[in-house]
Amino acid sequence: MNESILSLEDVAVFQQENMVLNDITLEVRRGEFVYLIGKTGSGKSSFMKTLYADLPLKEGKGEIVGFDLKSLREKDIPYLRRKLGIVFQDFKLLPDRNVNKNMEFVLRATGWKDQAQIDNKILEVLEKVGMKTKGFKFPHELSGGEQQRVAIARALLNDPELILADEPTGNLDPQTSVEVMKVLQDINKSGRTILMATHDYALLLKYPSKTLKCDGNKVFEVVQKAV
Ligand SMILES: Nc1ncnc2c1ncn2[C@@H]1O[C@H](COP(=O)(O)OP(=O)(O)OP(=O)(O)O)[C@@H](O)[C@H]1O
Repeated sequence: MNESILSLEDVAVFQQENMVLNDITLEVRRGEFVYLIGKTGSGKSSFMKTLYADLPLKEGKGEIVGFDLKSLREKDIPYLRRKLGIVFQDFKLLPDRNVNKNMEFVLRATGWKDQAQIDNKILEVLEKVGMKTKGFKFPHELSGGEQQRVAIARALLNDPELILADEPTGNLDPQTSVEVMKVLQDINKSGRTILMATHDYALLLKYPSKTLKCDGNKVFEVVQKAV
């Protein structure tokens, strides 16, 4: 349980030549659920993007799910992304195909070939998020909460070691946010590590967990006060 999944040492995060965050030293261990909070523009998305190599690591040392972010080459990025499940605020489902085909697209793109195995895997992940009966629906036929469940299911397809969720409840109403959060909590309880950027303080209070804060170009752990 003590194994490091993410470790950063003196990392700086840049958007082009502008430094957004610096001096980041932190560790996330297998099985943890970690929040990343901070005001709009404080750098949460830029931080996440650095972790999934959408932004290059220019300064400091970073290791994530066994990959060294500093020496990572362009051709290694798909292999890193396979070990990460990434969930976005705006779901990013393909609008021109149904849920099952959205899933199949990801599996085939990551090397799956056997149709029976593909079908089983899709059922398995949809079941985890309570969407097993909705595979034939197109994204536009689903509510926001359902679309986000599907996006979470998609993130689980390749059994990721770490799930990076960037404002996963940002487009959802409070009740739907709680439902999606319950799904993430269940996934975490089944042993998966989750790092979730959010500015939804109600969720933090309802589901307290280790919390990192982006503020003043720094990222530091904050202790939640009991309420
Ligand atoms: N593509 C970009 N090019 C240049 N600067 C950017 C880019 N994206 C973000 N920034 C800048 O980087 C800083 C951090 O933005 P970022 O999106 O990481 O913040 P955030 O905490 O995720 O905000 P939000 O909660 O609004 O998503 C901001 O000053 C922003 O203007």
